Amino acid sequence: MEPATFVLFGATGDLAKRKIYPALFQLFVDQKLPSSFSLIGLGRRELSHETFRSNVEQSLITFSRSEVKDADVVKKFLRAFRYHVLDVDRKEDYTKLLQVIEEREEELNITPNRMFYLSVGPEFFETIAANIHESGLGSANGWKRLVIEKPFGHDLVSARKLNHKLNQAFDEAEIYRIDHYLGKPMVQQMGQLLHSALSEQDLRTRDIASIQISANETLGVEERAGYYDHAGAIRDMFQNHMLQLLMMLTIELPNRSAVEEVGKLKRKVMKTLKPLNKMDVSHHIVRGQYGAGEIKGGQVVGYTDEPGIALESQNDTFIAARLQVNDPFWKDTPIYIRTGKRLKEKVTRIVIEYKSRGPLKDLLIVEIGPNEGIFFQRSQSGQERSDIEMPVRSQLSFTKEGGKDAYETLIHDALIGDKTYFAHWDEVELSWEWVQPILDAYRENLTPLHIYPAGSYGPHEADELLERDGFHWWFDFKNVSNNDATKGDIHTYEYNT
Ligand SMILES: NC(=O)C1=CN([C@@H]2O[C@H](COP(=O)(O)OP(=O)(O)OC[C@H]3O[C@@H](n4cnc5c(N)ncnc54)[C@H](OP(=O)(O)O)[C@@H]3O)[C@@H](O)[C@H]2O)C=CC1
Ligand SMILES: O=C1O[C@H](COP(=O)(O)O)[C@@H](O)[C@H](O)[C@H]1O
Repeated sequence: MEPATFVLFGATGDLAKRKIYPALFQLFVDQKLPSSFSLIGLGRRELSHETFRSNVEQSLITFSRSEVKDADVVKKFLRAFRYHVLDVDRKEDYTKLLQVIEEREEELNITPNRMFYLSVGPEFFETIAANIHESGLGSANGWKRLVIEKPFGHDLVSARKLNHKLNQAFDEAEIYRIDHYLGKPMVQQMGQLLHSALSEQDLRTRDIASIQISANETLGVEERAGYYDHAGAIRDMFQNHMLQLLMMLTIELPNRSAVEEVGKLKRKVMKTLKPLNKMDVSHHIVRGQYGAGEIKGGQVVGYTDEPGIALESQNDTFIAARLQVNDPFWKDTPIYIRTGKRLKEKVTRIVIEYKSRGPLKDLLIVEIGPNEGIFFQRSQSGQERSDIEMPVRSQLSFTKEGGKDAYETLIHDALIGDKTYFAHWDEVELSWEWVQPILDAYRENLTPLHIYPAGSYGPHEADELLERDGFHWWFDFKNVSNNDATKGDIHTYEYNT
């Protein structure tokens, strides 16, 4: 792998501690970092290199998935780490940063390949990109890459503006927009797994009745009121992660593609997604906000009683949507998506329901997290289920990457210059275009806000959305306690002989 300098804006922040350092450490342990690698951490607070390294070590102890036992390994890893004080608005700090980077590159005798990772608030993205450009940090004789965290804009107009600004400093080919759902092992392997699980002929002849994509969370707003109360479920999860899941799923059936075609096919999906009109939004979208309730046996407050949230906040913490992809294969298959906070269980899951004449339904279930796997199940319609054995068709090894954190994969991909699992601007723009009428309808209060109790599966209007079409959400354990909800999860016939 080519040598590289990892320039981390926001090195003292939460994401760096919880995700970036543990991911880099795991890559180091797995020998997947460049042999000449240097990391310069940036932030406003004054820290010595030593204190910075010891903070990073602490974050490994707390968050790393590899046991941090071997002190020598950690020491070797931390040798690459330096800290530099930088305020994103102070141009002179970038000039000093350039000096620091050049000295390190010279010391290590490495090509000036520089990866700028923006783990800071989105309000800084434009300024940082412009300052990188103006200071000459981005004009060395090696590659440069910009890794950018979400959120990418607040709506269609702001996303376009941000992109335009970034393009003054970086080409599209140099911009890596992180969507951590694209780094999840099951999402990356989805096409391959479905390919192994079913032949195209099967898919066509068995006919898919509907698709459900759920990303249910038990967590509430936590300490992120300032961000979340302006984002809501629609910007925090739906516009990015949920639509990316939809794209990743539908490009593979039946048009399985070579990796380089992924972006092209994803754009095609977004272009064939039937647009919504803001006056129509309430027929296709259910907007919810959690009230007080019970999670894992404990009482929790409602959203507007959370610290930092205004009592009159109309922000959405739940969204359910009915979508339609207008291409010949999918046009008759409704696709339902829902995501929300303070729901009964933590699960990200796709359920593909086949058409059938009797009460028994064939389902193909893709568990994305926290469990991973792909399953067949024959179930009774309604909540009762009887599992039957299904034929095994081919060998699968879908636990290969099990447990791997998305950040490990994505940081590694960025270091080797593989953009397959990053969001391309066209996809981001098309997603905002599709979502914009919903944002407008919310703003103009054209869509009611339904309060649901914490610990439920969201407002009952989300059930009605499916019932209208003769479906129901699979695996909602309405009559069991929170604690039993995950126990009640089905695990039928694993597909990996
Ligand atoms: N935390 C998470 O789980 C997730 C975060 N994200 C995104 O990642 C990004 C970072 O989030 P997170 O780590 O939680 O944020 P934090 O608030 O924890 O950290 C922000 C970082 O930015 C630095 N910073 C703030 N202001 C300045 C400034 N003027 N100049 C230089 N550095 C500054 C802070 O350092 P200092 O105070 O030393 O200046 C700190 O290191 C955001 O875009 C967020 O949306 C995305 C997904 C999940
Ligand atoms: O990006 C985000 O994702 C998490 C959920 O991620 P998961 O990997 O645990 O499913 C969500 O909690 C957070 O609000 C959002 O910003």
